[in-house]
Amino acid sequence: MQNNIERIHFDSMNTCNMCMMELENVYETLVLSPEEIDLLDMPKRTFTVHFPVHMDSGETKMFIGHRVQYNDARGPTKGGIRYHPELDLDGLKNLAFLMAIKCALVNIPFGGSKGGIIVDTKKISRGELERITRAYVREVSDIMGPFKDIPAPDAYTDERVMVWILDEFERIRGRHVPAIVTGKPIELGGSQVRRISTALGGVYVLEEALQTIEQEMRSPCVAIQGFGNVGRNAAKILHEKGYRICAISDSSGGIRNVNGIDILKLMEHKEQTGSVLGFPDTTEISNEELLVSDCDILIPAALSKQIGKDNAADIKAKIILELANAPTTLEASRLLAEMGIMVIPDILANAGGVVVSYFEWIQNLNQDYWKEEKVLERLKYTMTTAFANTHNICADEKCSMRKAALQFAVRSILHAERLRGNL
Ligand SMILES: NC(=O)C1=CN([C@@H]2O[C@H](COP(=O)(O)OP(=O)(O)OC[C@H]3O[C@@H](n4cnc5c(N)ncnc54)[C@H](O)[C@@H]3O)[C@@H](O)[C@H]2O)C=CC1
Ligand SMILES: O=C(O)CCC(=O)C(=O)O
Repeated sequence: MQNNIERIHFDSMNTCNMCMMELENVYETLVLSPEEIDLLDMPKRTFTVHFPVHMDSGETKMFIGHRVQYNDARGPTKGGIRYHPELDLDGLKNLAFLMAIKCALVNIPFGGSKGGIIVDTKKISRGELERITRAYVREVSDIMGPFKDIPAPDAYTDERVMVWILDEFERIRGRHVPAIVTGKPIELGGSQVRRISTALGGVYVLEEALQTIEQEMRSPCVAIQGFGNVGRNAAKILHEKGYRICAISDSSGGIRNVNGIDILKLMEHKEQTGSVLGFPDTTEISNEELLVSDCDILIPAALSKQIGKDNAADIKAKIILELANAPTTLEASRLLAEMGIMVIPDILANAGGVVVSYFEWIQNLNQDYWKEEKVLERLKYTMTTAFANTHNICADEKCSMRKAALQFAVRSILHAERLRGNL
């Protein structure tokens, strides 16, 4: 696709190639102009910061952090903070783009962003983690704010990290600003349900999807990759609803039992040993084996690019619920569609996290806190409405859910840009 602006310098610098490839799937249906394509192909802002932190050993180490603000036409940018040794700016641009798309799909008034630090949290102490987090906040605080850009948890960050972000930001501003970050503990302005909302939102759309398929599944067998915030809570909710969790994994590997794994006991085991491995009455499998194991529902809930062209053809699940962000490559997505596997895409499946983050932000701004029932009811309504909007487009256009969701969201973002006079 030929774009209409001078790109020679921008090209290698800022274009999001993964986003462009994904958007190409909907260009034809949406009949976009070159200006619209230009606007969508590139993040609005990217920041990279390089900062020193005193380590426990007495040495000073330099760290690199990023924040990408992809699009803010629909509202302040919103997106998680990820800590990972292989974090890269291109991947973050794609994740920030997915946030903008996700917020538009579930119709919450936010744009999309994502950020993080290149660090292996398994190799640093709690004190080092806190100093690294606070130093990052000092570097990016100017571009953050409750009406600018609002961070939240993502892989390898949690409530504790959100509290340090809150505290450091409030020290810099010299006043309380609870709406600066979401995913906080309830005692410090967090929302009811946020801890489990990504998983619960995914379960709501999964159950909507199950009602649309002809084949009835009795006690479906579920394989879940990842046993962190999202994977663990999805396993717990589904287990309590009577699904059989037949396989589950974390970064150390996976376990399998076709008769179902007792998730509450597994949570205790992981707490005590630090891993899912060695859980009684299960056989060990690798993460690769888990993805292609016999199951009805496969839930990637760990990292990106887990399902690619090399393993997609071997997948046996009938439904894939993408709770991780970007767990499937575009090539694999096409292959899975040809195989007739229903993929509930990340932008819909894991949107429950940012939906309850939005509720948390509203509660913080109003200083008025909601009961659990209200959060649950509004989460369910938001997720099932987004599912219905996506499913209606799928039915009309006979396309994948990913393509349908993307179309809906791109239309909404471009409409906001047009209303602002940017197009
Ligand atoms: N926390 C949230 O609210 C949201 C998270 N997500 C996405 O969900 C995914 C998981 O995030 P969290 O659960 O929050 O992170 P987490 O840090 O709590 O857990 C990550 C899990 O992935 C496992 N893992 C890491 N590498 C692995 C590998 N190679 N194979 C198998 N498992 C591996 C870890 O052992 C851990 O169990 C990420 O893709 C994240 O972007 C999406 C929306 C919201
Ligand atoms: O809760 C949020 O604001 C963002 C969560 C997130 O990073 C995601 O949905 O990928």
